[in-house]
Amino acid sequence: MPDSAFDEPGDLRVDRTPDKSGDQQDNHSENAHRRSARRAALGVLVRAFPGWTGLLAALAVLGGALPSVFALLVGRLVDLVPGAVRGGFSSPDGRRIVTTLVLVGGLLLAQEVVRMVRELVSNELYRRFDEYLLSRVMATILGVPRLDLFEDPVLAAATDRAVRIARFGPGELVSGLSTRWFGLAQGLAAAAVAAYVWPVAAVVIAPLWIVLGHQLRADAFRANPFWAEPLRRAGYLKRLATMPEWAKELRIFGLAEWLVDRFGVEWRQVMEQLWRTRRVGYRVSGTLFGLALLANVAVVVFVAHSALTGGLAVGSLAVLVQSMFGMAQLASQEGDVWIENGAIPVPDVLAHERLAATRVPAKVPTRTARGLPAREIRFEAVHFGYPGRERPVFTDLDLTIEAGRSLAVVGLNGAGKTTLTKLLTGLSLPQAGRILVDGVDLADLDPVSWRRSVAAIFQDFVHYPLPARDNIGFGAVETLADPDVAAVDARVRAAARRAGAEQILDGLPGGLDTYLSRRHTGGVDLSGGQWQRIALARAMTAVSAGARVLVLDEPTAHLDVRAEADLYDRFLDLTSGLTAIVISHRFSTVRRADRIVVLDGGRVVEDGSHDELLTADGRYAALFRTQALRYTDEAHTTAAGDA
Ligand SMILES: Nc1ncnc2c1ncn2[C@@H]1O[C@H](COP(=O)(O)OP(=O)(O)OP(=O)(O)O)[C@@H](O)[C@H]1O
Repeated sequence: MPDSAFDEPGDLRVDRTPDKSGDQQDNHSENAHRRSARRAALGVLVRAFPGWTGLLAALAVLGGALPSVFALLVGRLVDLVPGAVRGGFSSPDGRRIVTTLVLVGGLLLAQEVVRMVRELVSNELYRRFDEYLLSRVMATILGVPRLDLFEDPVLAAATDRAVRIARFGPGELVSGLSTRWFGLAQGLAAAAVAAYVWPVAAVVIAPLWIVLGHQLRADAFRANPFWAEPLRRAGYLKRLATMPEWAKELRIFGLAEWLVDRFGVEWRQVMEQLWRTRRVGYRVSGTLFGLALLANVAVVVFVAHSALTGGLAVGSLAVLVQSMFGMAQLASQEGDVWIENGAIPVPDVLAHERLAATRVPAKVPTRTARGLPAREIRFEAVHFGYPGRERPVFTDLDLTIEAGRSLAVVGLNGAGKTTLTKLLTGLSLPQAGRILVDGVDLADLDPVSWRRSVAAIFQDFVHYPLPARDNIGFGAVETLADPDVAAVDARVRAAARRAGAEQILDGLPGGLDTYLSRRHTGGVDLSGGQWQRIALARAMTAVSAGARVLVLDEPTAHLDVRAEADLYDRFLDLTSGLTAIVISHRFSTVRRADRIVVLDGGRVVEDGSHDELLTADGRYAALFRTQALRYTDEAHTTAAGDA
């Protein structure tokens, strides 16, 4: 089990309990929240796995009851010993002792068997529940066809909270319940046995342990350092020191010592805060514990006196003393942390599902996009803004993209170029206006079929830490399932050739099976430019599989001058017969396009070919000249340096 308190900083509990000053009202609502989370989690568990949960509960109850049966048998043995000593094993008491010893042996065996089976069932249910709930979260996220769950701030926060369930694994709930049910059954069975021998003992002691258990649980949650701000900071520092992303900069700037010192400071604050809070609750718990101890001592003295004066059989004394140990289980905290870890995120998962359901269209359009666009894609008075952002990106965007030709989109940072591609690919929906594909509203086309018609490589394309074959084949994932492996590889290589990535593949030690990540044995890391070609090859796979629209968002951003020139040379080949939309800040890429539009202020402000726009001497021409001048300057400087 992970060290729950310190394993993952910035835990979900932080969001819910922003200011925990030990205030009573806060504690009440926090406890109520935890109770309802536990109920919700148990509800989900029982509904999903009624049989397994029932079996686990039965085994816990059985396992918890057996020690009390053992106590009764020991009591019986104690009572029989004097008679057996007097009359020998052949006497009635002697025979009873033998029978009882056989029962004790059988019981010990049964106890071990029940323990092992309970562990097996608990482990199995742990894994099943883990898989069940994590799959549910994944299905919810992947079930929303657009990007709402990541772009709408309210939904994004709910998504963040829901995915945190993966940190501890919801299966911990099962381990916790198994332990807790076992302890509870053990305590209650012991109380029942104590009540059978001397009811007063059970009535006095059992409630005290129950109240103490309740109090200790409340203390533990009050003193839970999850909410402590210093813990979040310490956790961040820990990640900073240990994750590869930051390794370079930390070393370059010599931040190691600072990091260790800072971590120590934050950690000490966490511990101080923890103990300050703990001291408050532990006074009450300490008093209750003292009372419980006193009650136990009083009962022992009383029953011992009764046994010595003949008022109570010695065997009953033995049973009672054992059951007093058993009753202490009623205050046990074992399993609580696991229950919390597993249960607390469950309401977040359920809330996320409810929110996500509002973003799943009730009726998915079924009209196929196959063969589209043959004529054009037309943006008609499109209005689009991101949720939570005051200013819309597009207010009244009109743009017609001719099918089978290439269009470059130019504009300053934040002009809306990437947003345009998200609208075009159907990942975002316009809030007003329409996008028509050969006259058909994009909203009326089957989204899956439309996405098959579009091959897009975004600026932040994915570096899959998977074999090269997958990285390229994902452009048409269904083709990877082809049993003819040679044909799959031939397709992958053809796509790579088209994207200029063939040499990269040739250099891979394990061919197409090579993992593109050093974290795998035999894997390799690629440079930014090499990754970009692999991503381009992925798009080419989609094109070979029938995509008719190619969207390239900054395809040359990571390429060196030679690679950029190479792409420039093959641009016509790459885009031939396709409706290509290219976004780039590099004019060497842009000028190759049949047509160029300049975006500004949410609209198209210039539109034409490279030459036309230069002649028009507007914004495009100014941007082009600025860049050209820089290159010329660089060329001069280099030439001068060479000389
Ligand atoms: N997920 C998002 N949530 C909120 N606002 C966003 C989001 N993505 C982009 N924006 C905002 O929308 C505007 C347009 O962004 P977009 O990424 O489309 O611009 P861009 O022209 O592609 O910029 P760049 O040249 O820097 O890539 C910007 O103001 C940006 O801050």
